This record gives sequence, C-alpha cells and structure tokens, in this order.
Amino acid sequence: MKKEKVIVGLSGGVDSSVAALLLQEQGYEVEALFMRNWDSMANNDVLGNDQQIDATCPQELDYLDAQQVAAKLGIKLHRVDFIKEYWDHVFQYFIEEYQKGRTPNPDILCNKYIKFDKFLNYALTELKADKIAMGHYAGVQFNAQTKQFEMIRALDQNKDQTYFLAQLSQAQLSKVLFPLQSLKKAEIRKIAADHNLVTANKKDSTGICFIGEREFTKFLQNYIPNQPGEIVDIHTNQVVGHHIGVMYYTIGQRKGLNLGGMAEPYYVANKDIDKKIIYVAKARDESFLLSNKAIVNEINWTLDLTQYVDDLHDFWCTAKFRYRQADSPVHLIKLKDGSYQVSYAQPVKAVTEGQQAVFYLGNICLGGGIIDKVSKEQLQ
Ligand SMILES: Nc1ncnc2c1ncn2[C@@H]1O[C@H](COP(=O)(O)OP(=O)(O)OP(=O)(O)O)[C@@H](O)[C@H]1O
Repeated sequence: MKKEKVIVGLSGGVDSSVAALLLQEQGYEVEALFMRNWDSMANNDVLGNDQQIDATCPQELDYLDAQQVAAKLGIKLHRVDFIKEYWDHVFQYFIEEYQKGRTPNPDILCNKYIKFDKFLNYALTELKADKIAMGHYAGVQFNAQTKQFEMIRALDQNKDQTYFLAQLSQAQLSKVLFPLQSLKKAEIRKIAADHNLVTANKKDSTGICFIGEREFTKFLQNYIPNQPGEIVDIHTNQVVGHHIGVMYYTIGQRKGLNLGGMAEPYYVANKDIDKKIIYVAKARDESFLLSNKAIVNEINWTLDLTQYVDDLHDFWCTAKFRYRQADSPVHLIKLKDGSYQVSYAQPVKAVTEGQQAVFYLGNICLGGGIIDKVSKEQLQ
C-alpha cells in the first residue's frame, strides 16, 4: 500500500523536529516545509542600530537548524515565502487592532490564515501531500459516531495550544496531524537528544514571532505613533501618571506602569480607548478585574455543534478567556445577531475585550470567538 505523504512544518525548533521524526517512525512518507513570513527590509522593520535584524536574522538561523534536522532524518526540506500573505492577513489586522487600543493575538490569525491555509494548500497542491503535520501541543481525532474531527487538548495541560487553534474548521482539521499530543516537553527533548538532533537543547521561542527578543514597544513604534494619555487612579479619579499609548497596556498588568512614588503596587483595571485613559487600581483590591458576563462574537465552531450539545441556542460548556487560564464553567445563550451571551458560573479575572474566548466540552475544543462587551453586573 502506498504510504501517506505528510508535509511537516519544520520551524528549526525542537518540537517540529521531533514531530517529523515520530511521523517517520510511524511509517509516513515525510517531507518538510520551512516558511518565511517576515522580511525586515520589505516590511520596513528597521528600528535603529540596537534593534536591527538582518545579518543575524533569527529566521535564517532557524532555517539552518531545519536544514540540519532534515539532513539528519534524511527528509527533503522545501522552503516557501508567505511574506505578503502574512502582512495582509495577520500583521495589518494586528496593527489595526493595536491602533484601536486592543491587544490581539497574531498567533491565532497565523494559524487560521497562514499555517492551516496558505501552508496547507501549498503542501496539498504544490507538494502533493495527503496531510500536513505541525509541532503544536494539541491533538486531532476522528469520532466515528459524530463523523467529526475533534480537536483535543494536549496531555500536558501547561503546554496545550488549542487556545491558538480554535479558529480551525473541519476541512482544515481533516488534513492535519499533531504528533506531539501525548508528550511532555522533557520527553520531546529526550527523544531529540537520543537521535542527536541539533535542536535538542534549543531554547523555546517566546513572544510574538516577528518581534522575537526585541523590545515590543520600540518595534510597534515603527508602525504606530505614540498616543499619549493619562493614568488615573480608579479609587480617587486623580491623575497619577502618563503613558505613551493605551495599546501598550493590558487589563491586569502590574509591571511597567512607572508610577513612581506610589505607596503600594497598582494594576491596570480598565482602559478608556477613546479618551486614552488607563485606570489603575490598588493591587490588593482585585475586584475591578472581575466580570461575570461577556458577549462573544464572530465565533468559529471547529465542528458541527449540533452533534455535541442538545440545544445550540442554550448550553453549558467551559471557557478560557486567555491562554494558560484555567477553564471556567459557562452558560451560552445565542443572540439574534449570531453572537453569544456568555455567563460564567463564578466571576473571572481579567476578561479583556478584543481577546479570544475559547470553548471546551471536556477535552474537546469546540471553537472560539472575540470577546466584546464585558460586564460586571451585580459585582460592584
Ligand atoms: N517558520 C516555520 N516554518 C514551518 N513551520 C513552522 C514555522 N514556524 C512554526 N511552524 C510550525 O508551527 C508549529 C507551532 O509553532 P510555534 O511557533 O508555536 O512553535 P514552537 O512551539 O516553538 O515549536 P518548534 O519547537 O517546532 O519551533 C511548529 O512546531 C511548526 O510545526
């Protein structure tokens, strides 16, 4: 029987290296694809001497690592540029949202529009693959009863990345393998070391990929002018400081407020985007962070929900309102305009407009949408 051909997204990191290796061991015909989504010169990403990246562009170093891994495994490595697509579908939205004072997550859009769309199509059509595979911490399983591909959480709850994958569709999930679902990071590193892969001890990537290790504010100032405003104490309504733009602050943030001379620590309790005001509250009083209801719109369901809940207009499940947050039981009611009113069984901290809420039924990721209109009825 002909082997299934799988194209692995090989990033030059340890996770995708081991994903490729495991698929090979499982008997697939494996090839790899390295993609480049960012071009500093073309994107005008030149920030002054300490911030410049070109000679030692981490992307090219990653490519060298990917080449070494592919050589060691004896698999073909392809390379493709999605720089324009990334700019159009991910970066522009990211900047537009920041300009509105919101803090969007580019990884979610990258998964939806680049990795599981442009990359997937390229692999299927140009490289004649049957499927693609990624080194994400997540899983996909076919449920023969419901006839649905279910995206499931990684066994390692601390690493689980389903939050970032909640925008995927059945069509996408039917073409994807996630070989790392049941592995812990330490096990992945051990497998890489046992097979002498150069990436075995490579540092995990952190933060937003196109910014890398660089200073976030300086990077963003390249694209968005400062929008200075006041920092106001929510308890007294007094101005206690100044900021260079509400977009640089997220609800709940404690560090980097530069409120010299205050007797005790403060956190960001609220943002008035139109008036450019950041409201801060005393760290010992977390009540301003709590909410118990939100409207979530533009929801993508990863599967046919009617197979999983009795009434899709009114059901209970659990939700995460940000990455790495514990799930909260929530009650969803569908509104006329298609959005959902989400009420939480217990108040939840730092639910933030513009970020994504992701819904789960046990281990299955049902989908996610954008948080809008957070409310604190009867909490204060
Ligand atoms: N430049 C790239 N080219 C091809 N695939 C990529 C690239 N960047 C990421 N991927 C794929 O997306 C997966 C998840 O990306 P993420 O940035 O979360 O990686 P990671 O957890 O740091 O994984 P890795 O250790 O493989 O870099 C990677 O494991 C890889 O399969």
